[in-house]
Amino acid sequence: MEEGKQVCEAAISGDCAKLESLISGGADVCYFDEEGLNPLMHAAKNGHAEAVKILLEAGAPWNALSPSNVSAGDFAMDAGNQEAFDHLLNAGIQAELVLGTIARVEKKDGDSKGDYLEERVSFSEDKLMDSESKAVMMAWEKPLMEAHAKAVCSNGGHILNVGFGMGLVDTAIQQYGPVKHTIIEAHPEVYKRMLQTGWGEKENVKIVFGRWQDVLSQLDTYDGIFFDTYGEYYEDLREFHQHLPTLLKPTGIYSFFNGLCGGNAFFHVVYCQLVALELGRLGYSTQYIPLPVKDCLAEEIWEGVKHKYWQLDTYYLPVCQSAEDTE
Ligand SMILES: C[S@@+](CC[C@H](N)C(=O)[O-])C[C@H]1O[C@@H](n2cnc3c(N)ncnc32)[C@H](O)[C@@H]1O
Repeated sequence: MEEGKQVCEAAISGDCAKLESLISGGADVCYFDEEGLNPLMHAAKNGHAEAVKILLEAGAPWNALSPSNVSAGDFAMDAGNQEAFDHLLNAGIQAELVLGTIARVEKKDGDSKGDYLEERVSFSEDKLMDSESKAVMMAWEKPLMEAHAKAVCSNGGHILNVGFGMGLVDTAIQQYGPVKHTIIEAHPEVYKRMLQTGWGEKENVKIVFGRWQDVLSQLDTYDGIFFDTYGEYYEDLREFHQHLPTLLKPTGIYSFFNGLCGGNAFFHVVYCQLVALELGRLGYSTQYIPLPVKDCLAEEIWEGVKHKYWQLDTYYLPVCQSAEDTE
């Protein structure tokens, strides 16, 4: 029998001695069988935590996907095997921490992704789309935006929102009557629409037009901050977080749109943990509030939308505050 197949069989049966001897003989741990599954997926699916550990240590990729987009972590979750799940989660977090470091080094060579801000956008009642028919914002998120607004407005005072989009979160923030409400928006057409719809005339609203990266010097300190931009990467969110100690008052509350890896349940868990870990290093504790969203997501809402950016049944709303304040 082919060596790759033997590794899969050892993973299925959880035969760790066999697995180790095959690995030390140079067998390929990245082998995919005819079902499109690799040894790590088989070990996770069959609940063999020790085999998962051995395979990860031998270099099996934590984030490989089956033909139906299922990862080893998803298999471990479905099998309810906490130990296997934890091995995969740790491997994912460690790998992404290292990859993030590499990406930051590469970014120094000048990676600016400004395309979206120069393209046309189109507005309709239920969505805001970019020029490639990807959704910038969709109306199904309204209940989520209302929940974010509630969280960041819970201390009242001065609220900052980064990214206006369809104005859903800002409309909800206004309902809490904040003393001041600052909105940063970078897209010229979205900004124009804000002015056309009267946002420039609201007494407690200050609009700052520009990329948040370019307008930091115009900002104040805030009791609540919400962040939801478009066309940016995890690295940009992470970079924004580095400014939180300057922007957020010590008792302030921060939240962000948590669309991280919204197409895969396990990758989403990895990124939720990663962001909480990185915020923790900045002195913030993060609590995730689960909100069921299955009922907001009828298949028809994605008609005409190129990328289905959210496919999970539960949304985890992050609420971050100074770790000292929560002790
Ligand atoms: C997903 S939408 C925000 C949706 C909003 N939360 C709502 O409730 O409707 C993202 C918005 O961020 C804006 N944006 C993108 N990059 C930005 C940046 N670097 N600085 C400020 N705004 C940005 C986009 O033009 C877009 O209007």
